[in-house]
Amino acid sequence: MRNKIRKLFKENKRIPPGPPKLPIIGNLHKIGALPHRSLWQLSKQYGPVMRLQLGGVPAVVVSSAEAAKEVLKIHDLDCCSRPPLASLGKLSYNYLDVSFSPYGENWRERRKICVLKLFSLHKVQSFRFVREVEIRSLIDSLRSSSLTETPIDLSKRMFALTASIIFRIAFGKNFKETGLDNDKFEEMIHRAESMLGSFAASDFFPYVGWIVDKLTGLQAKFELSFRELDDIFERVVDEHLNRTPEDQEDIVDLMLSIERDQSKFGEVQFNRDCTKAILMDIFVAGVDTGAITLTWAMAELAKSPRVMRKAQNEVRSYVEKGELVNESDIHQLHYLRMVIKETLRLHPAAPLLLPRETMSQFKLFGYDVYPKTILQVNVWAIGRDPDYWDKPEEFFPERFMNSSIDYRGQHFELLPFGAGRRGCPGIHMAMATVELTLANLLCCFDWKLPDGMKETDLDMDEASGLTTHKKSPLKLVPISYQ
Ligand code: HEM
Repeated sequence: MRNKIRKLFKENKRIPPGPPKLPIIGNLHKIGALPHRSLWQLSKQYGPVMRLQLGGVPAVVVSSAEAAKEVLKIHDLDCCSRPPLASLGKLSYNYLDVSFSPYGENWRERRKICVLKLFSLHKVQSFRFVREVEIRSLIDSLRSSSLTETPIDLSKRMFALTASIIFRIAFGKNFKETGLDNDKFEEMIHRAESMLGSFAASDFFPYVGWIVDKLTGLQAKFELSFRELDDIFERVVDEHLNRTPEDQEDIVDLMLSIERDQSKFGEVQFNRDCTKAILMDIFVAGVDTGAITLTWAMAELAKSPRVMRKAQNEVRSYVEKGELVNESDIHQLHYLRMVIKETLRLHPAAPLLLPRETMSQFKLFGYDVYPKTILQVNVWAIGRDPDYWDKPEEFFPERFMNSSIDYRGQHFELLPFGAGRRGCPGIHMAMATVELTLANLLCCFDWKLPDGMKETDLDMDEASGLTTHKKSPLKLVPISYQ
């Protein structure tokens, strides 16, 4: 390795700065339970473009808006592949999905299907009734709980809501109709997520790592997690094969019609495994991320009664007492949308986005980056960078007043959905649910902390994993406002 570095210097190459490495493991020991936080600390010492060595694999971590713009806009094509990690391969039916597939013709065609057919603005609007029905059912159930003034576990309720909405959009039926139990399904999704966030030796130690993964039982865990979700998809797809044309068209119907009508998708094959792989994307990428965002928003509001009151006053000024907010009201709710932006700034559900892999050599801030380097963009750190954000740790939605900064991938200081070719294609679907749910939670209830608890007692710790869950469940008491 030393010879290689000497050779690079001789050839006048500049590699990004980074911490000293240990033999074999490189810098793996520097990555703690909350990688976005440990990488943030390291970036303070080594800068916004930092090199790490993860076992046998080189990595670059980007931690400023300017550097993120370079990789996600200027060099987007150089860095828009995904690394072939063991967990990603397993969950994606060997890279037949969109999220984890390497860049190429197959990925491009499948992404086109998602953007144009499955998650387009038009499609999202066509599922408006699903969101309205599921949110109404949540509000009704919270109204019953409010009679006894007992604290409810909002983290769990938000997961159940986003899962029900995605179930009905994808499968045409909700949890209960599918015969699944909310808690069990939540465990399945969390197992799949922790699989994605887990350290597989085969990813970082070529040739020998797979032996370690077999011995530690990791391979078997991956298999189990994949099987339990695959069983659900298999069953639902089979049921859809016998549906009548009168049934409301859902995402599985759409994908089955794409399977049947291959000619519309050129040379690229779209088969049953592609359908199930995209379902995996929808469930792994689409359920928890929305629930996480809603839980953090409610936690921040519970901690900040001034902001809670202001957001409630706004929502209630547009809606008759006792009524629900509907989607056509949302565009008027400017403060509510600022609250959501502020939540996404401080608590992006995927703090390091999804890992990317470089495909060619390019210069980044004057440093040379080589092909097959893992690239992580620390959007969590960028959201707290004092160079862009005044008092960054403070939850202060007013910072977005008279500001054009938005989260759709054009402003690199706020990137909760990523940007560029690999940016989140589910953004319309996600925001439709988050906005309508939050508006109704604020419209229909006042929220109290459980007895004896003060705002300062609310802990805001994050659990470890690929996504930033709130570590302890958020428990609040709903008081009905009607
Ligand atoms: C608040 C909710 C959500 C957040 C914060 C979120 C965030 C993200 C992020 C950060 C990425 C990676 C972007 C990158 O690597 O640059 C991503 C990718 C993706 N998301 Fe979302 N997402 C959300 C909801 C959804 C929903 C509801 C769906 C679909 C139903 C979805 C589908 C996807 C897919 C398929 C990808 C992979 C794109 C690709 O690699 O080409 N997401 N999302």
